[in-house]
Amino acid sequence: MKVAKFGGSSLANATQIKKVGEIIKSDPERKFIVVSAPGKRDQADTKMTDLLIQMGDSYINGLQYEDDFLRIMDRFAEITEELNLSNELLNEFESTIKTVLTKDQIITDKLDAIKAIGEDSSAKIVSAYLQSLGLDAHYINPLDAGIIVSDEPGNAQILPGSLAKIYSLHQKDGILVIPGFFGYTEQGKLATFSRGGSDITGSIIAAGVKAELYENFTDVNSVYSVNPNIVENPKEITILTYKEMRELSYAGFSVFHDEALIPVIKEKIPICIKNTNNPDAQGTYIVSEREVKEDECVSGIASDTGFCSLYVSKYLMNREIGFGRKLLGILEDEGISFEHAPSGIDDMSVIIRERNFPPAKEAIVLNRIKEELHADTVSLHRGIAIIMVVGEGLVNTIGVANKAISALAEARVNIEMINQGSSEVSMMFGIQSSDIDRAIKSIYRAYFEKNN
Ligand SMILES: Nc1ncnc2c1ncn2[C@@H]1O[C@H](COP(=O)(O)OP(=O)(O)O)[C@@H](O)[C@H]1O
Ligand SMILES: N[C@@H](CC(=O)OP(=O)(O)O)C(=O)O
Repeated sequence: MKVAKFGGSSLANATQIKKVGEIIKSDPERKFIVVSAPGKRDQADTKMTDLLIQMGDSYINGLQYEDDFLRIMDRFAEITEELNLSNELLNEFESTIKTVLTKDQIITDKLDAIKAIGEDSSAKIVSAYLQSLGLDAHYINPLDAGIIVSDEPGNAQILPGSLAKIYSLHQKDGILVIPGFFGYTEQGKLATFSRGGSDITGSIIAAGVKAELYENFTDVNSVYSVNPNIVENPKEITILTYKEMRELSYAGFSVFHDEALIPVIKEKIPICIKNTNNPDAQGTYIVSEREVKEDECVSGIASDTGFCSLYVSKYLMNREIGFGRKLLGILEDEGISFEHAPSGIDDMSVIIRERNFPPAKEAIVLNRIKEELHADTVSLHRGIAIIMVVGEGLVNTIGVANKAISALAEARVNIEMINQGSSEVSMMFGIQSSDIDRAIKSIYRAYFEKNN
């Protein structure tokens, strides 16, 4: 039995939802269906989740929100009308939005409840549509499904005890359609995962019901070895390990949420990324182990912008017991999480996501490091991008780092930082964000196009 998750691109309009219906109908093993909110219909369009956030922000700030409300209702109406679904659904969505907007609750909880309306409505639409095709489909609320999460609005995490309750979904008959992206806290309050989090719901359900396969339907034939928006027609990847995918999605392969691997890893449930627009294409399998061919040391090259690098130097840092702990302790005190911390003999860089290091905290942190740690130099460099070269074969291949370094030199890109990941499946480079496309194209050529 399979869990099939359909992303926003697969639910963007009625035509897409009809394809989803065909896919579900074509395989009786597809019993657990997880859906996202309607995504973009074209490049210029706005995702339903973004519309909902926009409307919620306006309402909360006492601004005009009615236009967004109408846009949201129009999008739902367009879908339900084209699928010939009852008007009752639309009335239900309208009253849910009004109830959530006016409910007396703290702002972060209200925003989460607003965001979740996209997925919740989508699940009700898909379930009603499947019923209209004669299938025995049922909408299941995440609370009834047993998705119990931590109380972190917009960034919830599944609680370990949830999986046993989810297993009991097997007792329910028919096809179960579950909204992605949110769960409920132990106190019964709705909380969403981070953006793109319907992948996480799919993974939680797959782990909970011990599925034979977690199918993740999107709008590309496979995971490509590099972001297809940067390199045209990149090589398709047929198989990846969980470790490889985790590193690649962390570093920018937005096709699959990096936190969505954790639930399935323990149960060793394979994932298959497939295309709703071309379901016969083989897709990409993500598994616990795979055979590594001798000539294929690199599987993919991912990149992401929006990082900064905090550089600290102090003569004899290597001999000072507890220096690293104290430095990271200052960041902890200021509520700043860090991503990587490569270090030298007398210096250490801490790589932080810019969104986690607001400019207002910059002077405080830099002064504290100077004064409390008596550092010689402290500086912060914003606008950093990271490139992650990932592959299970990396650890046993001679000269693999050299290839990337030469490719960066060829593209005249300055390397700000190199970090050989402790996971042994990745190498990371820090460069200026403005150089990213040039750098990625050159590294891709070096590993995948040049005959060496
Ligand atoms: N390496 C990659 N391989 C495939 N797709 C990628 C990669 N990196 C980024 N993407 C992007 O991810 C998109 C699919 O993810 P997303 O938009 O979240 O889909 P969905 O709406 O199905 O959730 C693709 O259309 C593609 O632009
Ligand atoms: N709709 C949510 C959750 C999600 O997973 O969406 P998508 O499948 O379109 O990435 C978001 O936009 O964040």
